[in-house]
Amino acid sequence: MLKILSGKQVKTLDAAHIEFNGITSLDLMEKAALAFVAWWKTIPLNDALQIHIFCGAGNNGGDGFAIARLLHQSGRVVAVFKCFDELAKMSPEAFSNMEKLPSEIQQKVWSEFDPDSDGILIDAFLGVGFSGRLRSEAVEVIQRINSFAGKKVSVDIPSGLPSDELLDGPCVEADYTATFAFPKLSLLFPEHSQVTGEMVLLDIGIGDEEYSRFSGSCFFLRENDIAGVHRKFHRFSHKGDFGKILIVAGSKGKMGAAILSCTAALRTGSGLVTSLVAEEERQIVQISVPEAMVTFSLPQDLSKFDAIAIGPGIGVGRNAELLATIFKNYTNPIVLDADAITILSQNPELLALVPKGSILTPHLTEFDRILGKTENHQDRLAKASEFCQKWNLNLLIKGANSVICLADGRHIFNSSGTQFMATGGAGDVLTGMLTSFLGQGYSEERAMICGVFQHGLAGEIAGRKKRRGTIASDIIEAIPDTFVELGIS
Ligand SMILES: NC(=O)C1=CN([C@@H]2O[C@H](COP(=O)(O)OP(=O)(O)OC[C@H]3O[C@@H](n4cnc5c(N)ncnc54)[C@H](OP(=O)(O)O)[C@@H]3O)[C@@H](O)[C@H]2O)[C@H](O)CC1
Ligand SMILES: [K+]
Repeated sequence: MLKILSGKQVKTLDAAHIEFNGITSLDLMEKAALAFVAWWKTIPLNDALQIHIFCGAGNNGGDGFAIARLLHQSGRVVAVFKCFDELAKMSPEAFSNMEKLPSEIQQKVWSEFDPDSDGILIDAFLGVGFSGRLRSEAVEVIQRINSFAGKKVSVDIPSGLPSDELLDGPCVEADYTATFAFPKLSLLFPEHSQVTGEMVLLDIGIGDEEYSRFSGSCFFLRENDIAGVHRKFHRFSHKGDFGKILIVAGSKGKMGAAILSCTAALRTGSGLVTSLVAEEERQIVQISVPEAMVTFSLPQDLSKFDAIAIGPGIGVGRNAELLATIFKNYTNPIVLDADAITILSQNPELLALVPKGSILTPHLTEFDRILGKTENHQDRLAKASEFCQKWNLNLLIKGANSVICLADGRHIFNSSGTQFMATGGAGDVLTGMLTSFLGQGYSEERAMICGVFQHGLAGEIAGRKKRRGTIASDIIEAIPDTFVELGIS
């Protein structure tokens, strides 16, 4: 899995990569620029438009000069705007790439840029080398960039955004950020979504193993991480191997939560799904999900279930007792979602009873409810680590780039998903998927990795056709396609 390094570690990573592969830093910059231009050709930006490239004096600017040359070579109309006044301040790579600019590319200074121009702007002013408070001229450059009405694409990181910290000052407000090698941590903070726009990760040939010598507890989960995590089943596998699970979900008026969780678990591969619901609500489940069994009271022997989930749509009323009973009579990890999380926050004495290794799946509001109000994502992740270690539990913080927080302090950021998944019931689907994988014998970590990634991928598949019309049932329908896309039997 790809490790997320700090901005300061980038130089050491580059140096090691360059030495190991016998290439120069200029070669690596060329790879970055080539990757950027290859991606550029895939995005829906009008080819005929003028491209304005703002270049700083460091290697981010160097990327910009190289990109200018390559875009010019592929027939685009390019102008470069230099954001520095002394050549002496330039990095050798930036200088070298500036020297390589063909004479047809106009070279101007940033103050000559007319923000009312047509076209597209590429921001290669400041990258991960930015630190401290922006100097006053840099603030003016950023203001000029932001006053441009057209689309803005940031190279590596929006200029002014610190790579690992919260934004505390002006910053380029990008429509796209194309980041190299690994996503900079700050690109994954929800509070920065307004400045990062759509984030894409561009491969510049640094292998995952080259990150191993660096310390770090943050990881980025991608498609190629999934297949190796799955269990293999064979032709003699029977439904018992695929797990018997119990889902405690739904209440009067919220039975959809039970139906969505149970159907998602079945579509994820569960052998036998039992739904615990109030007797008067049973028909709705039996008619909507005939493959699921229904029980009206908590079975005496819970150990016959390979996994249990509790929470979606159960209501907070008297369910604290139910939670306590399950915790006392079941030793395997449980998936706790939605109302179960609220109940825990109202009855904190129950936390000590939750089976070790259980998975709590709060969205941001539920997170604050159970762990206390958080100011920002940095604060949230720190609190999450403390909580997971203290109680020996796992948290899956839901949102764009959902984060898996493990008791050993690791944070795994998910890369799959789309804004079209912001729809009622999507969380119930995730609960069903996580419980299904636990029931199929996956460790909590593996269940969360496969569950969160495939949930996001199912949302992407559904969203390709249905866009903002995507509903939770569409995500469920797409779960089997995720196995097909990932080549998993
Ligand atoms: N592996 C990779 O990811 C690769 C990344 N590349 C690109 O390189 C940059 C990092 O380049 P670096 O030269 O280290 O730094 P930057 O260009 O990001 O920034 C240096 C310039 O920023 C100025 N600066 C710094 N702090 C401030 C501030 N507070 N106010 C104003 N200006 C500031 C600094 O000016 P100085 O006068 O202080 O020197 C520099 O001009 C990375 O982001 C990628 O884009 C490689 O191309 C390939 C591999
Ligand atoms: K930039």
